[in-house]
Amino acid sequence: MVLAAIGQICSTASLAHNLAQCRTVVQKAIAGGAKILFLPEASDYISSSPQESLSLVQPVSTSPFVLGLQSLAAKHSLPISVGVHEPTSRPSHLANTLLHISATGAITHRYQKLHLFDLDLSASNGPKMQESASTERGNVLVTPFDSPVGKLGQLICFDLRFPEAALALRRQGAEVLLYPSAFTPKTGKVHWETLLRARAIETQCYVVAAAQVGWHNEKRESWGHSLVVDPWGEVVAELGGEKGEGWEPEVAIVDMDLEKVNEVRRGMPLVRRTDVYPEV
Ligand SMILES: O=C(O)CNC(=O)[C@H](CS)NC(=O)CCC(=O)C(=O)O
Repeated sequence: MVLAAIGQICSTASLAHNLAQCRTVVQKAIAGGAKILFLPEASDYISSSPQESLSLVQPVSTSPFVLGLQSLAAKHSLPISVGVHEPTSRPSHLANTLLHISATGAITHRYQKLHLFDLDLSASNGPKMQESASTERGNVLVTPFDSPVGKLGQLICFDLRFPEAALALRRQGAEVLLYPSAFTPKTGKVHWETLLRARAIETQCYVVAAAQVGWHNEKRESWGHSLVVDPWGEVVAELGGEKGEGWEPEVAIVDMDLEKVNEVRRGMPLVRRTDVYPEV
């Protein structure tokens, strides 16, 4: 059994403020004995427009946010998974990336979000978002890799709605699926927990979903409710959905037990009928 931490923050357009929130989370994670930390999607910043997002983007090699996290990881020998933005070859588009920073502070893995979130619920007074207008989608899954809590499979937020991606990572050896997120309250209220638990149950993996919470600016709010689900589908850690009076960046510490993954897989073998339907 190994202790892991999930951190819940509320990123704004200030990289310095967001790094300060992450520093609080790292301190709480270390105090809780965590051996790895999972942070949300877009931890570096959440802005109020695509133009503002494009104006804030920096290469990871010079981003004070990423450099700051790398030095925190090295200082505490703490691997950190964190969602950030990166520039692409097109000035009009950025990448929505999940970085894995090792215990020595090196960036060892980098996944670019495959599925982009375009939503228009304005007809029913709901949110409207077009991630694809300013974000370039990735084209590859990253092969699951070792960590103190098992082999990590990297995905991001809206990818959660595509079970094929989760199953493909499971087939490549994932034991833990990551869904760092910034879900909308409207979709989060009904879909978030159900989708996360379904992905855990059908892949027999731990699911770790560190999330953004609260109002980022006057236009944008996130659902929060960061979750860890065990491979049997039970919620084993959960954070809040509100930024109440005196709110601070939050952490949940959770025991992750790889033996539970093996036990669930042994107890209920999910033998696929790929002679009948295609293998994903
Ligand atoms: O905007 C940024 O800077 C970072 N990107 C995000 O927050 C993305 C795109 S707007 N959010 C989601 O994918 C939420 C998905 C969701 O809420 C759902 O699937 O229901």
